[in-house]
Amino acid sequence: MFIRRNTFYLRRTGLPFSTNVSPADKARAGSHKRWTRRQRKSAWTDGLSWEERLADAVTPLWRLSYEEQLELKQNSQQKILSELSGSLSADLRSDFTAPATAKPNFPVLSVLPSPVRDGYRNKSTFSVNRGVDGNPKTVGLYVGTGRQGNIVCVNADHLLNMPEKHKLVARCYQDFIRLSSLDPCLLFHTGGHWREVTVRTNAQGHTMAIVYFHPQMLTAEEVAVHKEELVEYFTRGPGSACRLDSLFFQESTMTRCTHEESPYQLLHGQPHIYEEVLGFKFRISADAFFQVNQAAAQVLYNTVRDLCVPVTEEGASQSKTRGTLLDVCCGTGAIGIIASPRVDRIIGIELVEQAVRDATHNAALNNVENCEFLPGKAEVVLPALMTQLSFGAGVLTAVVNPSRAGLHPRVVRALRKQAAIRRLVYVSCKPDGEAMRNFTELCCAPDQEKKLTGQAFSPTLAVPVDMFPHTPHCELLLLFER
Ligand SMILES: C[S@@+](CC[C@H](N)C(=O)[O-])C[C@H]1O[C@@H](n2cnc3c(N)ncnc32)[C@H](O)[C@@H]1O
Repeated sequence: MFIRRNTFYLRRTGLPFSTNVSPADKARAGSHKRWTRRQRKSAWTDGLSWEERLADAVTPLWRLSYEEQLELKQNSQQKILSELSGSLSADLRSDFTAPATAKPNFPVLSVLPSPVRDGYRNKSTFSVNRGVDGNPKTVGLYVGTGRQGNIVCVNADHLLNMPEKHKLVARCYQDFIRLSSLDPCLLFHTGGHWREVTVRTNAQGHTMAIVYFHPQMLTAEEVAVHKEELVEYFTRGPGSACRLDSLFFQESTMTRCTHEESPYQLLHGQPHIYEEVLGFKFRISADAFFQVNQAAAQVLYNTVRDLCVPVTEEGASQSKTRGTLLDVCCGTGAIGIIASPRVDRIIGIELVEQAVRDATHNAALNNVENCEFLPGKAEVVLPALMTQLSFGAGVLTAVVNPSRAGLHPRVVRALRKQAAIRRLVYVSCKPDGEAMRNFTELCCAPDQEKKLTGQAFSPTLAVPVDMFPHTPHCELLLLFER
């Protein structure tokens, strides 16, 4: 049975944060008194504090012990994989005969735990909006939704997955925007400027902060004054307690802008921070993808490497020829670079150009010479690559790690059609979503109508990895063979 934790800790940094409230802030707070009363009432009708409601939204498993969390995740992965087995049993393949309720007909290993359970996040994004007291210059995370019009921004100091450094930067940013003469940008069309702040840290504690700002009608000279104030605050003012290694600023008029759409402006410090995983060093740019839990990423990548290129007890690659590894949706190249000593050649494919530049840089940084990274959509690049390259009798393995949207059907078709691929590892952060469609397309009997030709794959092993303690999310590694 699950035990409800009876301690809910609220930690404060103890820093002398400013209590200055401008007359404009007071007026705003006054005009929101009724709103605040309503929000407060609704918060307490379910008997939960705002902090508990936020924890329930962001880390819904926080009341459970870690063992209970792992049990829950194991059961949910088991259920997803049973559904996969069930849907494959409807197919003509004779070795998939399990009914929908049966256990998966391939081994599912126990969830590999995260070596770090609390404060594991290396990247957090904090919003700016009305807090519990109605102050619109509150930095935290949301309870409620925009659609229901009941958003409340709650400080995230109590969240178990949040490291102290991220909380500190968020509180300093709140202090800074409360001192600023500019308004926060709550809704794009109603004006205001200060938006979210993203904090990235590495295992050594190096810290990058990225402040998002809506310029509205301000001139470049006017924006420059506020950028200077921001730098002053974080380098010589109270914010210097954060010891930022990098401070970026992005003027953005949309929810999300790429570097190409609106450049990340380096206001202070280094352009990158670096993270080390399994002895390899990775450069992290302001907008690059990197696994959010560095310690668990080591477990994940180690397992992915072993599934892609198993080694014998003597440490030699099992394959007669070491072959080629296709790293589809390779991000900044982590999987390919880490697997590179075990194969002859790595070919990575990635949509985001900056990530491809990072991947190329990371290969050179680690003196890895057998990797190449191709920019573009996998659905365009991979089919062309499959027709251009000749793999002869060489071993060809694929690892795919798409975002939640899963793989485009053209990618699945190209993988199936390439007879040289005998082994395929699918890394999914949401296996019950679009990835499930990919799994069935990889394993179903050939279907000319859907252009699913080539021999079907079979799932042969599943390994869940917990990258996100206190949340229901779990990374799933699924090995397919044929
Ligand atoms: C979950 S991340 C994995 C990155 C990498 N494997 C890692 O472990 O760091 C998914 C990556 O897929 C990329 N991506 C998304 N859609 C894509 C597409 N259609 N073609 C190629 N890459 C894509 C994203 O830019 C992102 O870098």
